[in-house]
Amino acid sequence: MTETGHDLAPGLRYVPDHFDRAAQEALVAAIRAVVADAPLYVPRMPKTGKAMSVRMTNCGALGWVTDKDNGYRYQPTHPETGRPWPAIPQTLLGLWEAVSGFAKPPEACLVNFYDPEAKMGLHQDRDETDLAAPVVSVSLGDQCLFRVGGTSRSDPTRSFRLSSGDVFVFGGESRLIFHGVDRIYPGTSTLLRNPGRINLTLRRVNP
Ligand SMILES: O=C(O)CCC(=O)C(=O)O
Ligand SMILES: [Fe+2]
Repeated sequence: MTETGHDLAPGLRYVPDHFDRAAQEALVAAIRAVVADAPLYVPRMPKTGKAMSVRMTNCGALGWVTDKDNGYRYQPTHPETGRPWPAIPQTLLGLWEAVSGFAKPPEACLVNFYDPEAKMGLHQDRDETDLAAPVVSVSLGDQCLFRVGGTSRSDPTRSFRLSSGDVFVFGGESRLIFHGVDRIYPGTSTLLRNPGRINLTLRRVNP
């Protein structure tokens, strides 16, 4: 584990290789336990009901969900099982303490699973009431092409090939930057049993 990293812009920090292989394996085991309790589901875009290519679940007091009728929101229960989300694994709470610089703990951890064809369009994370806290993001499994821009959709973007164990922090002036995942590179990691990528984002929702 390393605490160093690069500041790409004010509030925007890239920490490659934050988690070593053993820590990545432990995280995957913890996420498998989360998924066993709170299964991955297919999120749908507001209004159109179009399925996203990424499958999702959450852990924490709140989880980010979306569907056709009610759109983007945080809620305390899984949209399909109706059960509360499982707890955020301790390793991730430790990560938040180490890199967020924010006193209160995260309330939500969104778990995204990308199969080799999945992607995520350029967007801002802005469904949280508390924008003072950063978003802390962890990559596991296959590499991806991650794109980050500025706070306007039309700002120029930079691309990074994120690898398993990498951490990204969006806070401060960069809290509302546009970002997305253009593609997955299947077969670039041996961490997961099947090709694909897991992304975890820790978020503070309420002040
Ligand atoms: O998969 C990623 O690296 C980014 C995920 C993301 O932006 C999100 O869930 O809001
Ligand atoms: Fe996002």
